[in-house]
Amino acid sequence: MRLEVLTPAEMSECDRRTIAAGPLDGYGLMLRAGQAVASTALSRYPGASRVDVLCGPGNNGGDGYVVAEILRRSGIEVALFAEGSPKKGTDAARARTDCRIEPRPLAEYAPTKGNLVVDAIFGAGLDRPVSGTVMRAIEFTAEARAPVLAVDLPSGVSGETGKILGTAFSAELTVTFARLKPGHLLLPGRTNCGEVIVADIGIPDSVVASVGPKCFENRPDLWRKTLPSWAVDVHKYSRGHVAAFSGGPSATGAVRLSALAAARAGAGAVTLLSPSAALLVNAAHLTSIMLRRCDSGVEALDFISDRRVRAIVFGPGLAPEEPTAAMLRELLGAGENPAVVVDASAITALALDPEGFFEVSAAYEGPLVLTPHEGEFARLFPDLAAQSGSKLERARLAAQRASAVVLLKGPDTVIASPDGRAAINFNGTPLLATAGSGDVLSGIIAGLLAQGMPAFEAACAAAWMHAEAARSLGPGLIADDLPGALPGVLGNLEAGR
Ligand SMILES: NC(=O)C1=CN([C@@H]2O[C@H](COP(=O)(O)OP(=O)(O)OC[C@H]3O[C@@H](n4cnc5c(N)ncnc54)[C@H](O)[C@@H]3O)[C@@H](O)[C@H]2O)[C@@H](O)CC1
Ligand SMILES: [K+]
Repeated sequence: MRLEVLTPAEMSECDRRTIAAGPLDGYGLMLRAGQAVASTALSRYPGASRVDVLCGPGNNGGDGYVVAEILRRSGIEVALFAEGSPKKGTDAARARTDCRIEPRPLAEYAPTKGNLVVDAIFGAGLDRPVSGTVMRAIEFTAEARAPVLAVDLPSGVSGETGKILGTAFSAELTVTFARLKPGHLLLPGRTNCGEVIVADIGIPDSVVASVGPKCFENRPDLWRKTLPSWAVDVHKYSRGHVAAFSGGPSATGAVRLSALAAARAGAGAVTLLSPSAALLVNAAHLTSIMLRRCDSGVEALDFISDRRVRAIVFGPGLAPEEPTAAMLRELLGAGENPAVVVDASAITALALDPEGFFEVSAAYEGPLVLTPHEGEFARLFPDLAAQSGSKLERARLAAQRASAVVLLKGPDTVIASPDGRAAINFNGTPLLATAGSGDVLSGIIAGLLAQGMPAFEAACAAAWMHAEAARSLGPGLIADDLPGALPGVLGNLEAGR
């Protein structure tokens, strides 16, 4: 499976290198792109006898002229509307010349009920908010509820960021070329794209690889090879021991969800480290999860080194205050180097002195994963949260600054590694918008880390499994149900190896 996600700049570099290597020239690529869109229109809208094709001034418009001509030859009634003319000598100008339909100005476009609309106004070259005639065309189309098939991207969606520049078509279907772009996966653009089809237009995999893309779709093929394998001679400690830090007596539920999820994700043993005051309440709720009194960093460190703890969950239910941040700095500075997942209130606590934490995390030699939602992210990285870049960009910058894998949660979760790799999750579901689901996610990550999975892959795999678990349960799920759904998800992954 081709998992690379290409920025518009990387995509145009792929086009350039493909053309340079031959035999396809730019017009050859454009013909293939137009053919892919036209055949999708014919196969997916077999009843469409009339099609409005809207063309912009660049190569996206060029694709549109190719589509219009193919549909005309297929016996379909095509009305062609153009915004501006392609520059002389360009591939788009050639496509326009080769199209036998005379275009009318876009200002004359009014959608007719029942017509399919092919949006070829702007694609990868969108570089400012849409306005004027294009904006009106988008609004008319939405009012008429005409089905839209977008070429490459719905006009108005930034391929780089997924942001809407001005306004954008809401497509039923988008046909893009070679690989997905961030705008197909990141919100809100993802919603405007509808179903996305990736068409092969003759760009070799070797060319894509030569451009060195570092962003990927988060699918099992990205991390399947690094999943823990359970050897015959496995015993509970070789499957890894997780320690999860409990909050006080009135804040213990969150970490129990993490602990259960870590166990379900395959950790051989999970111990809850509980302050004395919360020991009884935790004891009353635990069965397979072990319990240990722990009132200080020193006691925690003794336990971690004695029991060969490989991964820690630190955050759910803890107080968002300086002692929490201080304990984490103590754990990271002690030289034990277990994998650490920092979540929830611990992230808020670290925001009291971000620089102090970044100094410690830069020196830390173990795997480190931060799992903020947007609110926690804005507390720890206020300048990054305020900048205009994409969610992908923000997560990447944060990962570099924190010297940690950053999993930035949301319906379009992004996972970024300090080495520059990133993945965008696509299987998120609104079912996960329920209290405690984040605690389960941090537990799954820790469970995988304890079994030796590398941090970036463990975070990617956990985000994917978490969503699959929710999907397998369906509406009505609560976070408590998620750990119990993991065996089914793991079983399917195991079957796919
Ligand atoms: N050889 C290639 O590079 C190929 C490109 N392909 C197509 O080419 C597209 C990219 O082509 P281009 O780079 O020409 O870019 P576009 O065709 O997306 O748009 C560029 C043009 O739109 C103008 N523009 C951008 N935003 C605007 C706004 N808000 N309001 C008004 N004008 C605006 C720009 O000034 C420029 O003239 C892809 O999306 C894809 O559809 C395909 O044909 C495959 C091959
Ligand atoms: K388009």
